Formats: sequence, structure tokens, C-alpha cells
Amino acid sequence: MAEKPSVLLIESSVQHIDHPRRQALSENVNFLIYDCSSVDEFIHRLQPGGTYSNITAIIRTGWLKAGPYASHLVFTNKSIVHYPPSLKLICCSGHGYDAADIEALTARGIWYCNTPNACTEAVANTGLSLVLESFRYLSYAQWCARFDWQKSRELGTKAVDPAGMVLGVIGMGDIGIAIAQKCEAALGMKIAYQGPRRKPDAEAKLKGGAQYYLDLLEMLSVVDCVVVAAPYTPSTHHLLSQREFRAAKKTGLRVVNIARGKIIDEEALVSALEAGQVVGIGLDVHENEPKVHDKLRENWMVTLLPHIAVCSDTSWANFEAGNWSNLESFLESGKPETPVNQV
Ligand SMILES: O=C(O)C(=O)CO
Repeated sequence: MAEKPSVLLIESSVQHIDHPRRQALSENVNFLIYDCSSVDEFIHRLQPGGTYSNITAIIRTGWLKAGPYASHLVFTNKSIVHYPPSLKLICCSGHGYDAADIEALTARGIWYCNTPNACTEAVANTGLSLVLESFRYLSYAQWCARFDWQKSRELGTKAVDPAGMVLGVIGMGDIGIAIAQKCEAALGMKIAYQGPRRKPDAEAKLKGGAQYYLDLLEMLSVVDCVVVAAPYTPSTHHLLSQREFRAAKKTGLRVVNIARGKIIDEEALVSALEAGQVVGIGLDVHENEPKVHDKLRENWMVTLLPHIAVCSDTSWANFEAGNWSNLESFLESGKPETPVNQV
């Protein structure tokens, strides 16, 4: 009888476990549980004769930012060069895959799968709340309710309702569209978007359509709030910086980021906030996570979250289902369902 393929599970401390499906899979594969205390130990176990030397797949059930192994960058070239020839598939929960070296994996003939759409709803809900926060400063109001009721009275002249205002979405992918739909439907906002190409299909998903801008500065000069929903790549590094904040409308720009922290130059954001070019901020992601910029922490116009846009049991159930579907499809046909690369 042929030996069952070995699958290494990198479990997250936060996860939703579908026991029957996992049990069914364990009849066909031999699950190994990742319990290395460092990347060096992981590399050691990948060597011939090591516990992980003949694995076929790695499944990371939490997304790259979560769980006890968050700092183990096991999908970068430091580890990839040591992967055994048997390894053909990596499945990782989450939407973004900037923390994995896709080029090096492809060159080694290894599929890499994310779980597209598993967390679109969760991240878009967070985007919607941060957009509202950036206009209404409710996290500050909550602080006032707890510690200084009287201070909250100033909000009567400072907070603004977003109905009729323009939201500019950078990156009109699934998550960008979902945020735009929610902000249009719930807050009555008009939608503009920027990206490398016009997306008529996305525009058709919005009742009032959406105005496309190829040029970011042009879009920033007309929007009241900008939400970053683009992937992090070398070309989106510090996409929003001094020059972009200077292009903002004189009434001030609100800035929301649910994508990746390094897309915004945080020093430039702080300067723009201090100069009044930016008048409201909602950040789920930060330039140097888990560090949060001190000047942002201190400012009442800023709502800060610890990269939790994705965190709901709904997302975790979807993550797990997506990973198992990819593994099952790979075992059946040699090709997973949602690879981000072609091998
Ligand atoms: O899924 C991801 O990549 C996230 O960072 C969600 O917040």
C-alpha cells in the first residue's frame, strides 16, 4: 500500500476547527503538527532524515500575522532553499500574500494558495467602521464617556456626517468593492477609485457607479476620505506620502488603511495630520507592526486597531474551508483550487 502523503499543519492559536472534515482528510494524509521554536529549527527538520524531510504540503491555518508562530517567516527564501523536493503545495489562510516569496516558490515548482474572499466581509466591515470613525471620531467619544465626559462636547462642531461626501478607494479588488458598496449603502457616500486600470465590472456593482482615476493625485484632490485596499508590492510602498497629502482638498482628507501599513509613509501622515491636511485617520495596519506610531497614538482624531480587520469566527471558518478545499483538490488532481501562482 502506498504511504500516505505527509502534511505539515502550522496551527494558529485562534482557529475554527471543522473536526469531521479534518478527520476525513486524516484518512488520506498523515498530519504533522508544526512545533518548532525557531525558523532555524524548522530548517533543521527539513533536512534529509529530519521529521519534515518528506512533507508534500504545508497548511497554515491562521493567517501570517496571527498565532504563536507569527514571527516565523517560513515561506521566505531563507527556508525555501531548504524545502525537500517532495513539497509541492503551501496553503495559507488570509488574503494578502506579501509575506511569502512567491517568485522563489514558483521557481521551485510549489503552488502557493491564499484564501480569496474568505475574509472579504470581515475586512470590509472593519473598513466601513474606520471610514465612519474618520468622520465622526467615535473612538475618541468612547474615551470621553469613560474618562472625561465634558471633552466630548467639542465633537458637535468637529465631527462631520459622510452622506454625500466622496470616498476614494485605492485598489478596487474584492475588498475595495465591498467597502465601497457598504459606504455607499450605509453612509450615502459617492465613490471614486484609483488603480492601474478602469474596472467597469466594479463600477456596475455600485448603485451610483464610481468615478475612475488613473492618477492618484487627481483623485486625492476631489475625495473627502481615502481608503487603502491595494496589495503591498514594491510599487505601492509609500504610495501615500508627503506629495499625496499635499494634494488633498483644502477641507481636509480622512485616511483609512485596512491593507498593509507600509503603503502609507507614517511620518508623512503624522506631518499631514499636524498641518491639518489630514483631519481624520482610521488604521488597522501600521508601518512597523506591532509598533504603533507614538504621535498617532496620542492624537484624538486617530482610530487605531491592531491588525484585526480579518478577525471573526466567520473568517476563520472560511479560511479553514478554503485550505481544505485546496488540499483536497491538489490530492485529487495535482492542482489546488485557488493558487496565486502557476507552476
Ligand atoms: O488576510 C490578510 O492578508 C489580512 O491582513 C487581513 O487583515
